[in-house]
Amino acid sequence: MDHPPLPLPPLPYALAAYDDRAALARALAAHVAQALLSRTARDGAASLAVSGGRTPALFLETLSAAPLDWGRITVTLVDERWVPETSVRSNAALVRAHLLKGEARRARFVPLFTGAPTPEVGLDEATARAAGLPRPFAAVVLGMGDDGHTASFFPGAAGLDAAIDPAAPAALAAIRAAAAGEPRITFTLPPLLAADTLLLHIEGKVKREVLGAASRPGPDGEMPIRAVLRHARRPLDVLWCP
Ligand SMILES: O=C(O)[C@H](O)[C@@H](O)[C@H](O)[C@H](O)COP(=O)(O)O
Repeated sequence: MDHPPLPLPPLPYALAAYDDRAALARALAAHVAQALLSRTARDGAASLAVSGGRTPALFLETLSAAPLDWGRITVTLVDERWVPETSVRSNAALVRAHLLKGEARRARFVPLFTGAPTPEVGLDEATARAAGLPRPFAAVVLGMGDDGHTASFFPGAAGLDAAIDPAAPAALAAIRAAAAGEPRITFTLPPLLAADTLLLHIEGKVKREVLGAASRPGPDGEMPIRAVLRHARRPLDVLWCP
């Protein structure tokens, strides 16, 4: 007799819950600082890729005060809206405003927006910039949208399948999606997964529920954070506060 297929297990993650945003920011900054310290001690240099959006500002402010050898650290972005730094939508502007100050001003910053008219036109130059980064990343900090996107891996995006391919040959991809607002450029899945320390930073009840839904079996393209959960080398470390 044919037995019904066994239900697939949920995709694993390791959630650490914090009382509030400040406690989460301190813990996240400590994780990232330790990863940068370890890689710098080993290689003499280290790189960090952070996400943009509304969530990271307090974390970036907290990290900027970390007593690190910032002159040996390169900072870049997980992804970028294809806008100049004069735009309020610029992730590079967010990093300059909240991270690259005080001691952290000494870090090298590699933005992804090149000034080309589109991310497709700017992709080669952005890829050349990425090739000059210390790799693998010492730390990658991802965010997540309420639709289950992370980086610029938006559901239904043109270029999504190639960007979340665990064997993607390219380090960067151009992405266009209705939900993304501007055209985007994003690191693809492999360089993000290769990081020494890969962390997901989410806040609020809704995103915790979205993560729960994403951990249930389903296509990566429907909730692209699943591609990270599914292919991460170990259960994804999630830092969350209400
Ligand atoms: O450029 C971006 O928008 C980010 O890299 C993106 O992946 C972000 O992490 C999520 O959209 C969550 O954004 P919020 O923190 O604003 O909810």
